[in-house]
Amino acid sequence: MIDQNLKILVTGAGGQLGQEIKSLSEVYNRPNWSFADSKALDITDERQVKDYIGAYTPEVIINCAAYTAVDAAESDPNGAFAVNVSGIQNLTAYAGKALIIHISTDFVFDGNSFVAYKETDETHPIGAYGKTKMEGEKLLQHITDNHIIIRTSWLYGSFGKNFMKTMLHLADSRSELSVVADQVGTPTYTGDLALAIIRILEQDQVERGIYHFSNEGVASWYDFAHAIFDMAGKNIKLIPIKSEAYPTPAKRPHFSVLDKTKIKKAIHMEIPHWRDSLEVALKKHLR
Ligand SMILES: NC(=O)C1=CN([C@@H]2O[C@H](COP(=O)(O)OP(=O)(O)OC[C@H]3O[C@@H](n4cnc5c(N)ncnc54)[C@H](OP(=O)(O)O)[C@@H]3O)[C@@H](O)[C@H]2O)C=CC1
Ligand SMILES: Cc1cn([C@H]2C[C@H](O)[C@@H](COP(=O)(O)OP(=O)(O)O[C@H]3O[C@@H](C)C(=O)[C@@H](O)[C@H]3O)O2)c(=O)[nH]c1=O
Repeated sequence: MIDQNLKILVTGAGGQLGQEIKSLSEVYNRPNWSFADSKALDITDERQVKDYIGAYTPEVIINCAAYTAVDAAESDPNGAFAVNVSGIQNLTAYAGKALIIHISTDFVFDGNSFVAYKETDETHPIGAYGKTKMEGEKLLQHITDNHIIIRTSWLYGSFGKNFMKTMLHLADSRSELSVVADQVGTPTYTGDLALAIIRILEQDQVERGIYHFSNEGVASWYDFAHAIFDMAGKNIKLIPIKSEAYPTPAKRPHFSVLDKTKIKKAIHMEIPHWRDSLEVALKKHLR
């Protein structure tokens, strides 16, 4: 059980993870949460951060606010820096003794590994988004010990924009689709990540530091798309391609599977395989 009196602020509450946490908090009947979308709280605006945190005085801040447009970040690195780095500076400046649970990404790695990345592995992002996310992590680690950084990957669910929803949308207008098969990682259902965050809050004292969380298993984007179409009953010709055949402004890591051993031990959670979670997510989304 989470202490009912614990005051929890969720930033970026209008995004896919923020909305998922909100919907889960309603199921769990948690009254003492404050959900701030970017209109209610712009984390790049120091004054707003000071006033909001000053008025609410949270004991936990779950930072779901981020600049997540991977391609746009290449031509707008300052925009990405403002949210993903300066935003953290602002939050930590007024957080006081609050625990900061910050969400980060598999894109802090370069993808040259052949084995699942551990929390202690060296970061070396290959794009502007990943670079700002890495800088945000480092800043947070430098400023306060009272943090939990959760690196996750390939988030999807019913809320906001994501690959699953893009594929379902494209299936309505296209008879065939090419999807990259040489970028390998693990899709993560926002419902599972939100639950893991609730588990962290329920434990008395989860050790501070970095944790990796994704669903279990390994997939390419092609595999993921294939499973989406299979499970959703969409009849579309899917063609596996190399990354070079789908040029994008940002380079993506070829391998970004995360090792989840540490978080599974810390919160005693069995993590579902990505295929099982995709089935759950699609059932919920398409009902
Ligand atoms: N999406 C993914 O595949 C993955 C995401 N992550 C990380 O998980 C976290 C959550 O991501 P996700 O929910 O998918 O992202 P979304 O893009 O769905 O949500 C991010 C939210 O942050 C808000 N935001 C942007 N700028 C600001 C700002 N200046 N102040 C306050 N809020 C702001 C956005 O609001 P608005 O739309 O109004 O600008 C949006 O609602 C992020 O840290 C992301 O880096 C990690 C791995 C994979
Ligand atoms: C739409 C589409 C994408 N793709 C490719 C492009 C890309 O390599 C891959 C995924 O595309 P997307 O642009 O949806 O996803 P992308 O923005 O790369 O997703 C990333 O977002 C950030 C925020 C993260 O932190 C990462 O973990 C990861 O989830 O699929 C195709 O091959 N065919 C298609 O039709």
